[in-house]
Amino acid sequence: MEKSNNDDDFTFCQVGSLTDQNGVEANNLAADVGSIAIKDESSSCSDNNKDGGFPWKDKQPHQATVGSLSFSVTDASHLRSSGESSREVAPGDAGTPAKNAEKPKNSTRKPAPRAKVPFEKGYSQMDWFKLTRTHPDLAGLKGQSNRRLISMSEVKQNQKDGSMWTVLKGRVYNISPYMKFHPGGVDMLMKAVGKDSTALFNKYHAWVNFEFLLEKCLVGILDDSEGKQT
Ligand code: HEM
Repeated sequence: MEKSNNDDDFTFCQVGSLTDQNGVEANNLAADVGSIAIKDESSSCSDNNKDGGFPWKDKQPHQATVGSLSFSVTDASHLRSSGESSREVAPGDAGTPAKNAEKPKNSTRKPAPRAKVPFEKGYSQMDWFKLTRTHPDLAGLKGQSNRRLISMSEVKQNQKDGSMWTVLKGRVYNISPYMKFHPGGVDMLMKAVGKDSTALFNKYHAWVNFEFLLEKCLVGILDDSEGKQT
């Protein structure tokens, strides 16, 4: 830009010269794509799709036999701008974009339908983390230590209002403040109240890091001596 002698024309000259430098490559590319276009048509009468959706790879020689290159180049430019329609011939991949060319297997590994509940405004996971940072006593400890031992019968007594306790892997949490933030919905989380919900929790999402999510809701440690003695 700084050495422009021809004012605005300079930009166009540069672009032109760059294209010239890469001219050979560009032509090759165009020819390649052109060959795809030709092969897409010809592949319908041959069995050259064996290499998994890239039938043109072993088809280079056909380029010469199919017809004049100039036609193929013209076709290629149209194909490219119409969204890689050459992929449409890939076996088992009709109409899907290039990145999905090897995806047919995935259809068998579809995850189970999820029952995620759309969160109310102000109850996203982000909002939850904000709350955990700003609220002084989410667990409702009122000065008590969250290391104290809690019996199962005490857990059962806390099932209402701001005090809904559950046990997860030997820890007692007050999940009341998390209720509306739970991505699985309030109803699901209510099933955990007043009991040891470890199994239920693992059934739905063993990967969820509850220790981190509920860190500020920790009420205490389950005193399991109660169960062991009987
Ligand atoms: C008690 C502590 C719990 C915490 C901290 C918790 C946390 C979460 C989180 C973070 C998700 C989103 C998971 C994801 O996007 O991958 C989720 C989803 C879900 N949760 Fe929970 N959950 C708890 C308990 C439960 C319980 C007891 C149930 C069932 C009774 C349950 C049922 C579900 C369901 C059905 C979903 C939506 C489906 C899914 O995302 O796969 N959750 N929960």
